[in-house]
Amino acid sequence: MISIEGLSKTFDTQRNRPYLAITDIDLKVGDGEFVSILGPSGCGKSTLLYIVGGFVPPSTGVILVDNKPVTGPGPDRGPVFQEFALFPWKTVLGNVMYGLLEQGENRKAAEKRARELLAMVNLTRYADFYPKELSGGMKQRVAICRTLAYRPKILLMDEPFGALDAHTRVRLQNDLLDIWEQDRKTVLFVTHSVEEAVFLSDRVIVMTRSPGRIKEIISIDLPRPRNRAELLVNRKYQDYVVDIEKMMENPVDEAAH
Ligand SMILES: Nc1ncnc2c1ncn2[C@@H]1O[C@H](COP(=O)(O)OP(=O)(O)OP(=O)(O)O)[C@@H](O)[C@H]1O
Repeated sequence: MISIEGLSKTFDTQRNRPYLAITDIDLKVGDGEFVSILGPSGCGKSTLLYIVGGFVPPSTGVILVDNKPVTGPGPDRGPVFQEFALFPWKTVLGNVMYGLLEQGENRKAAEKRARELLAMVNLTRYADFYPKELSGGMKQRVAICRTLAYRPKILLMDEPFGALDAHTRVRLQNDLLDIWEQDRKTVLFVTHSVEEAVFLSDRVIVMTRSPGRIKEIISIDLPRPRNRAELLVNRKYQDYVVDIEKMMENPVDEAAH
């Protein structure tokens, strides 16, 4: 579904010194695979996601989605980025319907789809609320629904639960897995949480400090559907978390930073 070869990104900085943010990235992500990206702050996780999304051009390398080169954003890749805030002047329902109406879907069908999605994340009674009337967790659920609404094949999620309290975060992780189990979209998910990455993913990618490279790719061989309470006492899950945390403690290329 996603094929990345020889990818690097150099940013022009204000001081006119080019900055190599990521380099030597080769990665293939299969159809329906859930892949998380972990790494130290500034290693280029978001940059990688933005390039796959078509929002930032790569400096070198080729990115193919469904065998077609990425030349810009498209409805096949749905971003859930923190800075893609909800439209404050639209209701919850209006926000979720937005992408569908943009794509020419008729209003009745768009509303039906939007209401189904809101029901799935228990926000039915907030359909007529405005974003400012919602908690952070609710807003994030609306943002996910807004992206899911137009049925992208790929979800690009950049720390979608990063700003939430621990309880809400666990809830949304469960919601996301429930949604994912239904139609198994391909997901690229950036997070700082090792536990979150192991809980959600088929594979976890650990990146090095800048310039960001792929340091390790770990296949998470845990049964699905996953249940958090069961996993927490699962030895294999615990081992994955401990092993990956160790990898994160020893980022190579430290001197280069
Ligand atoms: N538009 C830009 N211009 C110049 N430098 C940039 C730009 N975007 C990102 N960078 C730099 O590229 C590096 C990677 O940034 P990026 O946001 O991808 O890292 P990250 O791993 O997602 O970080 P975090 O975990 O803190 O969110 C950083 O050093 C950042 O300063």
